[in-house]
Amino acid sequence: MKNILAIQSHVVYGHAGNAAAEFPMRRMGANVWPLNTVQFSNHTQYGQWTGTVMPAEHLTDIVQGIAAIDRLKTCDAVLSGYLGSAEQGEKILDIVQQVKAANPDAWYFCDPVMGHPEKGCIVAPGVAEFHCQVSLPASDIVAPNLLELEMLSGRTINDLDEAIEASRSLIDKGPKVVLVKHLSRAGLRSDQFEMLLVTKHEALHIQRPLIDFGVRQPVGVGDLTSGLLLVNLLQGKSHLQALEHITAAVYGVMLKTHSMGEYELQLVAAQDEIATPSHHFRAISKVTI
Ligand SMILES: Nc1ncnc2c1ncn2[C@@H]1O[C@H](COP(=O)(O)OP(=O)(O)O)[C@@H](O)[C@H]1O
Ligand SMILES: Cc1ncc(COP(=O)(O)O)c(C=O)c1O
Ligand SMILES: [Mg+2]
Repeated sequence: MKNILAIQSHVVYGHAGNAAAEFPMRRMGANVWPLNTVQFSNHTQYGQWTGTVMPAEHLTDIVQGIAAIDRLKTCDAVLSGYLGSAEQGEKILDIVQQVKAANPDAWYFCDPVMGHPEKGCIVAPGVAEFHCQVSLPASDIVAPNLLELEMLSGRTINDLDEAIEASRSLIDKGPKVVLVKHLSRAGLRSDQFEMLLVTKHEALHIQRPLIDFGVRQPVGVGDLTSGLLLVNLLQGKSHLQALEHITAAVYGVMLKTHSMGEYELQLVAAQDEIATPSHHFRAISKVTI
């Protein structure tokens, strides 16, 4: 059984951050240690919320407690996502070092969640800079969306080739695997949801149909996708198998959410789709060097 220290947001109502990833990762058979960077009433794309950003020291304090009972050595991966402040980022990097000292085989999976003004995703000042300068070189796996890939690489990306090149420029700085979560305008087709999984020597492309949610697209999809990729890879799946599984699983969740007429992801209702998806999509190798 793999153990994942998952450091990201928690929302009490609905699904984003740990509230989007924790149950699906457990449903896949992983142990999750949720450590919340914020506790908000709901995700920020409602435009209003209540709650608290945890003091950065809170993260260190909790991990100290786990170290004190000598369990840190059993941690197989640190996953980080939505941060409440840039100061939290610095503490997470200390935690990653501490976990790797206790278990040299542990991975750091960074979902570099940045603000997205158009979508209404609000993230604290300094977080985007933190990811560009600090978390990227420290990560083993990074899972940006298109905007985040542009920020991390300092490039404008218009098509698949440019997305692969930008991903490789990240790989030159540290991570071994880059998952581009939604190619959107840089993809091949406007009616498809497309992802890329890039390593130094491979580039896998996959697509699934976009579902029409109108203007209110569900939030937490990226957090769900990242969590599922991490579990697949920890469980020893190949990059191709992992990419195909997460594509089908997330599609199943989106279809269920749409058919129930809901805005929040219907993770409990769609749990069997997460474990054993009923659709299948094939990943295609784009470049092999
Ligand atoms: N099959 C689908 N049909 C319609 N929208 C989708 C589908 N899958 C994902 N989405 C939407 O695509 C977006 C994915 O966002 P993206 O920017 O790639 O990552 P993140 O969720 O990390 O911000 C979300 O708004 C999500 O609701
Ligand atoms: C509190 C919180 N956590 C996480 C996210 C990230 O969600 P996504 O998976 O859509 O990137 C958001 C997006 O608005 C958010 O408000
Ligand atoms: Mg995201």
